[in-house]
Amino acid sequence: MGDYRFFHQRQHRRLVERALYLDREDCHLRHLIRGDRRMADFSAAGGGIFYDYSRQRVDEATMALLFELAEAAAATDRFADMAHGKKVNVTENRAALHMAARSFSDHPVRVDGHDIKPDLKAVRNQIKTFCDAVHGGEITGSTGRSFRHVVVVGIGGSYLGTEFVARALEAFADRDVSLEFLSNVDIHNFASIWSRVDAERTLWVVISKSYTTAETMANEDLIRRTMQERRLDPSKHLVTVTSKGSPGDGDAGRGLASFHMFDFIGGRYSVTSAVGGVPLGLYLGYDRFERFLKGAEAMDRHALEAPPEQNLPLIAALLTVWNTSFLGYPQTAIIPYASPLSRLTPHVQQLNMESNGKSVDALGRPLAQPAGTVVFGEPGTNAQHSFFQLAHQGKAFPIDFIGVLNPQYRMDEGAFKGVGHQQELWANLLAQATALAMGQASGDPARSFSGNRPSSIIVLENLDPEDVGRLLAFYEARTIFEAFIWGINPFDQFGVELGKVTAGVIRGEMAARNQNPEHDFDAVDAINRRYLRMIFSGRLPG
Ligand SMILES: O=P(O)(O)OC[C@H]1O[C@](O)(CO)[C@@H](O)[C@@H]1O
Repeated sequence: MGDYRFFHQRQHRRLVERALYLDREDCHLRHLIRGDRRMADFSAAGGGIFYDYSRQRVDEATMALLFELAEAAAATDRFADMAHGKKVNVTENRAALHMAARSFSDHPVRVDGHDIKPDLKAVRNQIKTFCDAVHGGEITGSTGRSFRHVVVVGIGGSYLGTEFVARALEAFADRDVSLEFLSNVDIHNFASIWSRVDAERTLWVVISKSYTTAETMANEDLIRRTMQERRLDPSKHLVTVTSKGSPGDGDAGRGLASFHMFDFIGGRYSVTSAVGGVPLGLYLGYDRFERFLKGAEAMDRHALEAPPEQNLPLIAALLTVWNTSFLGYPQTAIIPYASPLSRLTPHVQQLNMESNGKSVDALGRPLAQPAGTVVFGEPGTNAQHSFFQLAHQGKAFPIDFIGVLNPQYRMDEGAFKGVGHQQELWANLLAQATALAMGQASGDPARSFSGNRPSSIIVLENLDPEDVGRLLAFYEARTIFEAFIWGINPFDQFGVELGKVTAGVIRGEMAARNQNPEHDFDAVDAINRRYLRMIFSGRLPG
């Protein structure tokens, strides 16, 4: 195992000095971005994406130091180790092979001596056969009617990535199948979906790597009971996507089929496995799912092969580390100027925050400061009319703007104020990045803008299945590079366990009260006891 020290001392010290230097007035972005070469020198293209970081608070010397930091952390070596099946998830002794799920090469990838590529290919073939049979009407519900609604039942990594891709590619959904997401245990979530679907024509895709997640299990149970009440056989309306040997594995009476996910693919990295494959194949058609995989594969190749100075996810990761750990911005926003990308931010929120929200390095040693950044965002221009006041005049935060050159829909947009809708959208994107960087002085303090607020622009040529795959893989690789530079393990998530255990104690108290009306919640503290009394009485105190 390599040396996972947080920040290699020499680079760390020099980057701290550089951050102080860049705080000077003559290093304000309005000065840094002057000059014709700024964009050419601070941008790169690769894997089908253009990445412009000319409005980040960096100069050449800073970038050189950041590349040295990446080298000292052996970030690209670790990335290659990961791709080759090394057990980079050191706390769980697992490989992290989401990239193998979308690799179409015959190159073997071995885990404990076993080539996993044929296993992944077999699952892809199983998904294709199943989707074709559903679309062709050979597989139907219990009354013989074809499926028209697919509902994903899953939470966290078993849902968010698929939702992002499905919403991004809604324009391609021509299989006469609707796609819904039942993630929360909140009864409103189930009831509203139930009111929209025709139960007889609904296929529930229950996705859970562990098949023990409380929310998903509660929803699965409710689906079975509600379907039975409608005299529909749940096993003819349900498939599972789960680990081999989990409680949900096997089609023995549980459902129409089981598709395997593997322990070398973590939930938040699993969209390109059966987790995304089954619902997206049903919703968009399997061929489009495969096009999406090929886009992701192209970005993987770029992340693996491009030299550091041209490597988009590595550069983006270095900028995250710079902004977070040296310039001190605790948040970052993702603002796509394309509403089909509206669910990208929630996906990246889990991908990045569940991966990199850590306080110890990969060997368990405390970090000098916690890693990770708070990710949030909304599509533009909506975001401008929501929280951009704070972006311009309140606490500054770095932003990823995302622009698309050719929208999914071509319509006669007319020319309001001389421009079409897509041009208007771009005018706003460029204006925001410019105004945030430049700022504007005014005699009136309430009307003055300090500027010097960093942003990047990610440009996609189109918004087709390949582009969505590229974008997904870009954010995955970026997240992993960030972790390798910080020296942390991005593949475990022990931080979510304490809340689950505590919920178990409170759930136990509720169940005891349901059994015995005299039970008075003795196992919990005084604050939670008051809440439990309130919940059971349905009344506010006092
Ligand atoms: O697929 P499962 O086992 O239901 O887990 C769902 C999600 O819950 C988490 O463990 C965190 O709560 C995620 O990492 C995971 O994606």
